[in-house]
Amino acid sequence: MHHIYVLLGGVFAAYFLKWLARYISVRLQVRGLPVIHSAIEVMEAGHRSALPHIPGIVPARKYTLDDPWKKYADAQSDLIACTQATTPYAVYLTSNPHVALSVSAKPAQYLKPTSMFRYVAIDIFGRQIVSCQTGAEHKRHKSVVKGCFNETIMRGVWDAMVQTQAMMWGEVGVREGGVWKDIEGSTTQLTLLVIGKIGFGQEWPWRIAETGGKILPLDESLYVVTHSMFAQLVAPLWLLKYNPFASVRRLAKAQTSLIHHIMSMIASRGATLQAETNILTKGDKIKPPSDVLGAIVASQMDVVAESKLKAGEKVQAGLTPEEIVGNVCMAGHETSAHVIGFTLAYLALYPEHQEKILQEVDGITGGSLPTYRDMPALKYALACIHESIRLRDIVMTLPKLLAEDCHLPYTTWDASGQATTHTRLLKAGSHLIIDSPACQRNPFTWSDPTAFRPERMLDDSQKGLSTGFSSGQRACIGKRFAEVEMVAFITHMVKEYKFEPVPLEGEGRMEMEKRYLEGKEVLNLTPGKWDLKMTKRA
Ligand code: HEM
Repeated sequence: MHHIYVLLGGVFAAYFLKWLARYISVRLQVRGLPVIHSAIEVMEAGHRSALPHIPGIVPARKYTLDDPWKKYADAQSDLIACTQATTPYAVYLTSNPHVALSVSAKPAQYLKPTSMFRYVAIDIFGRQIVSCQTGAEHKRHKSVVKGCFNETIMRGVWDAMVQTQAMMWGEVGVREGGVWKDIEGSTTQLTLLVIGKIGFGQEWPWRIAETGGKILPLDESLYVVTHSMFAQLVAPLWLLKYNPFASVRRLAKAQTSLIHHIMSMIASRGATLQAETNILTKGDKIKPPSDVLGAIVASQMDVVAESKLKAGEKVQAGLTPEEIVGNVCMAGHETSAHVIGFTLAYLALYPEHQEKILQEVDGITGGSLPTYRDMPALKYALACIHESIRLRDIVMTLPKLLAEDCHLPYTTWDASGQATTHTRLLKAGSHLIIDSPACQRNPFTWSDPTAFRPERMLDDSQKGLSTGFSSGQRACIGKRFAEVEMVAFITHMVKEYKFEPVPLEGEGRMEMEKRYLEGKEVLNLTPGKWDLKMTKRA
């Protein structure tokens, strides 16, 4: 018995010494930079704003969402290091948009840290483009996924948004004006129904019915899964499935139903497209599918056919059915909903921009409602959206893993603002996090950084420094999808209504502004609860 204790003690001591050696090495690596020490991985978004502040152990106040630039202003440096006792590597945070651009342009040097919880967790539906590693795996996913961001889909996104928005005004009771409540809830429902139409070619009612049965319908399963995303990502399926609570077991049923529906849709769309291809006469092309699921299946068939032509029958190309499910399930709708929410907050607080959007729309359409054809000319509306993303960046952190040692440029400044540039050696295996919200408020890049000034986003050189959709090979592939969806929504809303914030009793302007603009961190930055007073335009 005594020997077992000695053995266990020896194993524990060896483990502890190994950890200590790594931790000391990390502390030595970050010497000379401003450093945030913490016990746990506080830089991982999603939970940090909910943590209590315990200096040196959980320095939660360093991650304030209200003023993402503050920690850099305090440190007088746009590069900060973090040591985390739970992770045996140094973590660096950059808030320099120029550095962010050059890092994103070197995907082989700055890989995706795919072992981070956030990427492992989202593979529950199947391996997919967001979580896969840069290089061959990412290329394989992208070759298929890019096929569903074509012009037919974009036109469909615009039309689906306009139709669903028209239905929404009736459902939320403001068709003729009034107070629109729960903006976050209704915009999330709106973008979910757009995914129903454009993602799967299905029309769903505003209120999705709750049914029983072994398999939930597609709309209900997608609704339940997206409304319980955090639980779906953190809890294993068996835990949800064999749970004493019926409401939790329903989450498991929704997950398995969703996968079941998408798998069978992939099989049937594949068979239909194959049958159409078989009867084509030489030189003809099949009509491109107008839903994302059809487009991804068609794209998969194209990629497989092309690689067979090049490399023969045996080559494995494109995605497996499980990977297609993974990619389809991660098609984000909440991101666009949250950006719409923050844009509405800014436009309500600064109504002069509503009038500018209206003038732009009328100047283009001569007074009628805009259509997808007008999208390239609706520059001011898009600028308002990009400026909202700059100020309320929803994705928040863009983590990279260093494949090799690298010299990273950074800037420090003195009390008078006099800046000096340096380079710093970062070791292979370290993490570099592009702190996107801080990049977007860096005063060396943006003049009057906290002001809502959409005009600056009309200048391509300024807009190009925004990190909200990331850049380079791993940039957001759904950027145009989201832009079309959001511009369609904002321009139609401004054309039909004037809207203003609704203050709480006794609330001053500053408090109200804070309430409308502050967000909470739930997977991505989510707007709070507030209402809008809607007045129908004559
Ligand atoms: C306003 C809304 C959106 C914003 C601000 C946004 C932002 C981003 C950002 C910052 C990334 C890089 C993430 C990283 O490096 O970890 C990203 C990646 C991605 N986004 Fe978006 N996104 C939005 C909407 C969408 C939509 C609507 C879709 C799909 C329909 C989409 C699909 C993707 C995909 C597939 C990737 C991974 C690309 C790759 O790794 O190659 N996004 N997005």
